[in-house]
Amino acid sequence: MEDSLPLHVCHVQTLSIFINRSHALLHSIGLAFLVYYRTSFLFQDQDPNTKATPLFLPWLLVFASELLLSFTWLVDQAFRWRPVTRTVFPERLPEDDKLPAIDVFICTTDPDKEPTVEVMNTVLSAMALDYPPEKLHVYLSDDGGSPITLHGMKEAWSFARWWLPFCRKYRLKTRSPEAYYSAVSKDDDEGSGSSEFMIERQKIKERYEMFKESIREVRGRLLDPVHGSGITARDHPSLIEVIQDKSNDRVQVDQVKTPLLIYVSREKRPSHSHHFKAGALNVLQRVSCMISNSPYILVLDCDMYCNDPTSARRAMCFHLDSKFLHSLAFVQFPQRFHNISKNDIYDSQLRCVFSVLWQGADGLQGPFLSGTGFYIKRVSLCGGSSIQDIDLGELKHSFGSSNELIKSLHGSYKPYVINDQYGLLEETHLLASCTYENDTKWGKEVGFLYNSVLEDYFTGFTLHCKGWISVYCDPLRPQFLGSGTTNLNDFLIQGMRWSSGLVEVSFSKFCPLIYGPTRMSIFESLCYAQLAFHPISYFLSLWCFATIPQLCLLNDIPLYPKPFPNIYKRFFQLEDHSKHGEMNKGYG
Ligand SMILES: O=c1ccn([C@@H]2O[C@H](COP(=O)(O)OP(=O)(O)O[C@H]3O[C@H](CO)[C@@H](O)[C@H](O)[C@H]3O)[C@@H](O)[C@H]2O)c(=O)[nH]1
Ligand SMILES: [Mn+2]
Repeated sequence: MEDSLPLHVCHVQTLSIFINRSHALLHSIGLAFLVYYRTSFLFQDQDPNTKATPLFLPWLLVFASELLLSFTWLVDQAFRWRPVTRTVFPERLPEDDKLPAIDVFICTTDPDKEPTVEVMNTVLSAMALDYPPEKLHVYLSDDGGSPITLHGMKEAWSFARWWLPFCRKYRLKTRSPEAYYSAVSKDDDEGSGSSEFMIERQKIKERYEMFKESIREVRGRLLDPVHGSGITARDHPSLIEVIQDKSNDRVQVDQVKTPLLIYVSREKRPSHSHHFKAGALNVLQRVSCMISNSPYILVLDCDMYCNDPTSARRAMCFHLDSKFLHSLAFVQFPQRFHNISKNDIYDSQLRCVFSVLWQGADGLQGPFLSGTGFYIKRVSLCGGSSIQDIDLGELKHSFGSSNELIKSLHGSYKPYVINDQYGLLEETHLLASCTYENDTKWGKEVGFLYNSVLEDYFTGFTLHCKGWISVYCDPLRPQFLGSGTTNLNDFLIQGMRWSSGLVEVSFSKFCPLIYGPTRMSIFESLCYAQLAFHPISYFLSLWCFATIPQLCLLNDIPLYPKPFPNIYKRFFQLEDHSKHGEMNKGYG
């Protein structure tokens, strides 16, 4: 592959670099003047006739806030130091039979907050990725242990037997049926004008409506206490099921190749902490080792569907590049949202992060892990390829007692697929039990890490510290589309969770400024520090700026130098004269 055409190219944004660095220089000069102005005031000889003491405290607080924000700004420059963009050439990938397998992990937890139809749309869009179906395995983790979700999976599997051939035949670009049939989707798909297409589209639409109706009907029935099973979201046994065909539609759709679809609900007990999404992803990681053990994993939130089927091949353009083979941990795609107003003035779309910061980090050691929409190499989560040399006792200490799991860590392991289901399921139940991780390194060094509620940030940080790199892929058409927060309550809860996760990291031994620089590039660790410290630095300094200057103004305490005092003087004199009708006399 060495001599062949490259699978991707990286463009360094030279113009942005020039602008960013020039701006940084000018801004630093401005900051230097500000610091000089403040320090010279604080250290000047106090005139006993002026009331210096009441000035001192507000000046000190404002100065401290300015220093804090200047520090944040300075650290932020690492993101702007070397932004890059990347182009991929999926058409240069090897033949389908040479492509590696991919496991898709989708997490859901509450069928009330995350409607089953929406979750199943994400599942269907992942099953419909443009990738050989026998190399794609879609796992749904249901932390709620809800029979509604399990039923939804079965219905989705039956509907997929109609939906996938339709998507493939007409090469649909939008493969979430809800988005496709909503007015929003106006793709120019192959053959979209023909009457055959229109008839088929209508037929599938009817099936889709039946699919939705069946989910609604079961939801209504299961909410009825008579059918209640006593299972709650926080207390339930594990349930793992490989979804198989039970429909009567076999005749027409028998030959359809469908990716394997697996429902996983881990055991949850109130006495054991479940570690939220990171815990769910670790269970999926272990269970999937037994079923498909694919070398690459795509992680998706249940509210983020695949808006473009080509993301898997795009990601493989990086993962299969021989230069990256041993160093690349994950390919991150941006999070884009379909439910946010175009006039969004609060940046709920996180444009700054996904259009500026991640491009900057990509020019260093790579973008941060962003929770959803990334293709990660499985071994990067299991301590790299060095595990081959570790003895069995130590491996069990890290990965737990399952011999089957340990076997799967070796590349040659051929996982069992459907035929021998009983043996497999017993092992997977052990792996999905809430006690399996006791006294192991899961969540501490292996898999997605638990040290912070922001599992994505912290896991990505640790991967970069271990020397792995990541790349950012941001094609014109959003590859994944999700729902962002649209009300104040959700926004505050989310913001609170993100901020507390970041603060947890900044005040731990993993503080990016201390733990990072010896383990990763200094600029990359500055980027991590910028994000980790920003809740604290903004919180403290904005409180000061929101109160002190206003109080000073009311009490006639000067905080800032008077800009161009002579011009002001002339202006006020001018106004004064004009008021008294002396304009011509004084300045004419
Ligand atoms: O105990 C839990 C809690 C959450 N989830 C799932 O995790 C995903 C993200 O949770 P959500 O409540 O939607 O959080 P957001 O703030 O919207 O998620 C952002 O922030 C998270 C980190 O806090 C990242 O993991 C996500 O990818 C990122 O989109 C959803 O699919 C949930 O179903 C679980 O599976 N189990
Ligand atoms: Mn979400």
